[in-house]
Amino acid sequence: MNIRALAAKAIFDVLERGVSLSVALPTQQQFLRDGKDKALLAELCYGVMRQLPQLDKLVSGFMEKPFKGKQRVLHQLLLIGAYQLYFTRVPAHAAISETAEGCRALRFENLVKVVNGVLRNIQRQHPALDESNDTLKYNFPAWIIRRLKDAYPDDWQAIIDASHQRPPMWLRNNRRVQSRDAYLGALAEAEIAASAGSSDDAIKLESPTDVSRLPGFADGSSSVQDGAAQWAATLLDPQHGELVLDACAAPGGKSCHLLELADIELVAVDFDEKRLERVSQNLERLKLTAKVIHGDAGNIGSWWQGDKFDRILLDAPCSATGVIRRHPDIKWLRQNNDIGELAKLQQQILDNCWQWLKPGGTLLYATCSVLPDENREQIAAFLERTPDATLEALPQQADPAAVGWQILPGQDGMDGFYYARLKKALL
Ligand SMILES: C[S@@+](CC[C@H](N)C(=O)[O-])C[C@H]1O[C@@H](n2cnc3c(N)ncnc32)[C@H](O)[C@@H]1O
Repeated sequence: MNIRALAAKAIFDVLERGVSLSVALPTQQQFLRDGKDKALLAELCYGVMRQLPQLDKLVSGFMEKPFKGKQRVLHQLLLIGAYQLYFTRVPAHAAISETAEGCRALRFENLVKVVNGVLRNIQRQHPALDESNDTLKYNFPAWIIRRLKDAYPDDWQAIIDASHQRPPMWLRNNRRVQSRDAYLGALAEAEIAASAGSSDDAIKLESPTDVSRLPGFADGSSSVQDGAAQWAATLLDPQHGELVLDACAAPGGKSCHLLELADIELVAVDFDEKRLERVSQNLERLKLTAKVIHGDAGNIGSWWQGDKFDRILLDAPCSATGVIRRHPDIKWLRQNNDIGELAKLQQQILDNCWQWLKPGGTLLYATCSVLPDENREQIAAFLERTPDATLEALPQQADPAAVGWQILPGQDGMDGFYYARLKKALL
């Protein structure tokens, strides 16, 4: 199996078919056995997604006419070739010959010479990468740059910079199995360098590692979850015996954390049946139980006839602009128009969840977005139209008067996230 050809197919699926990289990459990785080969495949795909505008411009400048139709995958192959020449330590001759071989593996034998020739020319001339506009300079779509500039006049460049960094790997200690200190000790014994994060169960690894190396992972001693995402369960603060709804639960990271924190009755709902399977798998590995339901959180009455909930976690569908460092394909899959649509969907789900919250209950609204439309403006509008809702300031907020807690990507090593804790009046 030619790794460059597999990478070209994965990138083709993302850019031409709108498939997310978290689906397209494993689809191609399954053809590889060796861990190192899998890692190289991932590096090539992630790298191209990070640097796409500049690589696109570079490659297009060396083509007489662009590849079209079925041959389009060769354009993606050239992006991979150019990425290796500019951003990796792969020796140039190996990068070129392996990529040209990829052309053969993709069954375009008649175009091997073209691919080879374009890459040789790029290597020979090695022009500086174009930075003549913001999209090229920052390798970000213009519409996200515009929105970031509006929302963060002082920080937008730092947010973009953080979104290009390779994120650390975070673990959530399962406090039902051992204390965090005990798990840090077990990690040290396994020679895995790690340190405690700011929330109670969080552990940050010095460098990412395969989960098979983590002590007791298969038996549920820990889970992989970003430090920012781990604040969700802590901030919702479930209490023993309560009825709790996780309204957008899949793949279940936060559901499991809620169940690790307290003996609650948890209803875990998601609209996506396929993703719900992951909730059940995660519950099983951690030996936890919840009612897992396939349903619409915007219409809870259609699948729930039980009591109202003591607490609700609404980890809403969002633009995911806070996690671009983990999912760089988001930059090319999302469109500007999606933001308004997402904000409407979030509003609908939030209003419906509120109806199902007991008086005196708590709802935690969360997104992995950095855009105000989905975060502080969404919550400010909700508070305007909902007289029985009050916003609780969170101790973690730098500005106690801010509407919610916005974590920016890279802050304390965490993903970009947003939290707003809302309390329902007693009567
Ligand atoms: C941010 S993800 C949730 C991540 C999850 N809470 C976790 O920690 O693993 C958002 C989820 O919302 C789900 N979703 C979108 N629209 C929905 C709806 N109307 N009702 C229920 N779930 C929905 C998506 O399928 C997706 O799984």
